[in-house]
Amino acid sequence: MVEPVDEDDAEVDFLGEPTTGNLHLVERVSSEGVANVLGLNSIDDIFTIPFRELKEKQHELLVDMGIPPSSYPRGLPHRAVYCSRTLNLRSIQVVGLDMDYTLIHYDVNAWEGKAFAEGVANLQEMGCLVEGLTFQPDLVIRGLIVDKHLGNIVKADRFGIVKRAMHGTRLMSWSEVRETYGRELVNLRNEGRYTFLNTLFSVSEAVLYMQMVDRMDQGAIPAQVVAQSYEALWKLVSKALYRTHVEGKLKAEIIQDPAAFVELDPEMAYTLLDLKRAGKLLLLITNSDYEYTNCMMKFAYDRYLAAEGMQWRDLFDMVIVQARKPDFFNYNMSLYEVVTDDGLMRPVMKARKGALFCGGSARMVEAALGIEGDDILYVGDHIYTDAALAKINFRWRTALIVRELEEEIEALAVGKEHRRALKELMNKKELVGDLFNNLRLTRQRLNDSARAHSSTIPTPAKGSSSATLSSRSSSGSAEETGDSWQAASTSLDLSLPAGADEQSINFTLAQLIMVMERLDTQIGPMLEEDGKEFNKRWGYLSRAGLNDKSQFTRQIEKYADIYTSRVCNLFRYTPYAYFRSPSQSLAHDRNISPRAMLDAEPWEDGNCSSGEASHSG
Ligand SMILES: Nc1nc2c(ncn2[C@@H]2O[C@H](COP(=O)(O)O)[C@@H](O)[C@H]2O)c(=O)[nH]1
Ligand SMILES: [Mg+2]
Repeated sequence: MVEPVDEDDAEVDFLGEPTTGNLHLVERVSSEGVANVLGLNSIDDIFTIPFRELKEKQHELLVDMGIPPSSYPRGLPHRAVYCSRTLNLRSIQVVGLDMDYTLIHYDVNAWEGKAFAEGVANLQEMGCLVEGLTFQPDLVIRGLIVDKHLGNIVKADRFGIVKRAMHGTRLMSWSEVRETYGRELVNLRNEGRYTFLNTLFSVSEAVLYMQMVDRMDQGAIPAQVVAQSYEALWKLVSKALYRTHVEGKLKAEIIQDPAAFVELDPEMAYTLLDLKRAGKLLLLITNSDYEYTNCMMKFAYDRYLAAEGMQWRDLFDMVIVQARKPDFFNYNMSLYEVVTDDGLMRPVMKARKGALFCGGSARMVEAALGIEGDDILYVGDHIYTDAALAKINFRWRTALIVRELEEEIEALAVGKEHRRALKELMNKKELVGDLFNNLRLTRQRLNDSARAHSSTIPTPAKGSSSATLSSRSSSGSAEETGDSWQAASTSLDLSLPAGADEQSINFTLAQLIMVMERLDTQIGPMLEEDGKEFNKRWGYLSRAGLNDKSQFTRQIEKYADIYTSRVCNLFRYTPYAYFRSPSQSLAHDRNISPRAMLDAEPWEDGNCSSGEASHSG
C-alpha cells in the first residue's frame, strides 16, 4: 500500500513538481473550518460535490472576497496563460525578464514602420533605388520562414511541410507551392537557406526583403550594389536593418517621444510588484543599451510605481543591459558594472545582487544568485534567444510573450463557423472518396479474378437487389450501421448487384469523381480563406492547413513552458499559480467503436482541449 506523505514534507508533489514556496501554516484549522470555507457539510463532501457546483462556489467566494470576475482569468481566453509543460510558479525563485516586446510593448506599426524607413534610408546610402518602398505590416506574420535561396517567404506546418508561400510580394499558387516545395521539408537547422521570423522585430526586415525581391526580379538593383542572388539580397537588407538597431538614430528618435511608440499598461508594474512581494528575485536581462532601457522603463513603469514610493530599478534584484543574447546563453563574456546614471561603466569579475551590469552571461547570473536551472523562469518574446537557448543550455523554465495571440484568439472565434463548414465539406469528400475507392478496388479485383479464371464477372450475390450502384452505396445496410462490423471485416464479398457490369461501375466512378470535383470547387477557396480574419495572406499564426499546427506553434511547444500575450496576464493567476499542461490527445485516443464513429458529428475533432492552463495551487 502507498503511504500518503504530507506534501509539506516532500520535495516534489505527486506530479513531480517542486514544492518550494509552499505555504507552511503553523496551525491548521479543524475539519469543520474547511467545510465552512467551501460551504460543504463535511470535509469528505469534497469527493462527491460535482465539479460544476464546486466551481460555482469558488466563483461566489472570490466575489465575496472582493475579487471581481474580471480580475481572474476565466472567460478571457485572449488574456489567458497557456501551458505546454506543467509549471509551478509558486516554486520559481527567480524570474528573469526581457525588455523589448516583453516588459515594454511597442506599437508595431510605429516601431517597425520607423525601423523600415531607416532601413530604406540605409539601402539608399548603399546605392539602391528605393522610391516607392512603403511599409506594409500585414505582408508577414511572426513564425514565417525566409527561404533565402529562392527569395520566398513560407509558412510551414509542424513537420516543415510548406503550406503557403510568397515570392517577393506575390502569393504563390497552390500548384506552384507544390512544385517548389513538394519534395522538401523546411529544415530550420539549414541556416544558410532558412531564417525563422522569431520576433516582431523581424517584421520590418521581412517586409523590406519581400519588396526588394520584386525589385531584383525587375532588374532594378544594380549588380555593383549587390550580387544578383536572393541570398546576397537578404544579407544586404539584414545589414540595412541591423544598422537601424545599433546606430543611435532610431533609438534617439524613440527616446525623444516614447509615447508615440510604447503602449502603456499599468498592470505590468503591479504584476512585477506581486511577484517581488511573493519573494521572487526579479532580473531584467535585455539586449538594449542602458540609456534606451532606462528611458523606456522610466516611461512605462515609474508613473505606476510612484504611489508605492518606487522607481523601476527598485523592482529588480539585478539588471543586465546589452546582454548580447544569444551569446549571453552560450559564452562567458566580459562583465561591466554601470556605475553612474549617465551609463559610465567599469569592468568587474563577478555579478552581484542589487547592481546594474552590461554584458556577462547566464552562468554569471546563476553563480551570483546561487540559484540555477529550473528554479529560474525566463520570460521573453524571442523564440530562439529567449526561450530555446535558456532552456537548452541552462534548463531554465521559459515563458514566451506572443502579443498577437490576442488577435489570433479573436480571429479563431470569428472563423469557427467557417472551419466547421469546411470540415464538414472535407468529411463529405472523404465519405464519397471512401465509396469511390471501394468501388475501384472491387472493379480491380473482379478484373484480376476474371483474368485469372478466364471467366466473366461473378454472378450476383443471393438476395442482392437490382438497385443501381449508387443507391446501394448510400442505403444504410446492416454492415454500414455497424451491427455486423466484425463479420463484414472477416468475410470478403466480391459480388455486385444484378446487372452491374464494368461499364456501369465506370459510370458510377465517373459520377463520384464529379461529385468530389464539385466539392473541391468550394473546399479549395475555403481553405485559402481559412484564417483570413487574422491575416488574409497567411491565415492563423498558430495553425497551418485546416487541422495542423504551424511551425511557430511547434517551436512554442518545444521551447516555451507557458505562453501568453502579455506579462501582466500573470496578474490574474497569482504568483503561486500551478500551470498544468492539458492532457495530450493522440490520434488513436478517439473512440473507434463503429457506433461511436457513426454517431460522431463529422466535424468533431479528436483533440478538443483548449490547452488553457489550469492554475490551481
Ligand atoms: N543588432 C541587432 N539588434 C537587434 C535586432 N533586432 C532587434 N534588435 C535590438 O535588440 C534589442 C532587443 O532587446 P530585448 O530586450 O528584446 O533583449 C533592441 O534594442 C532591438 O533594437 C537585430 O536584428 N540586430
Ligand atoms: Mg525582446
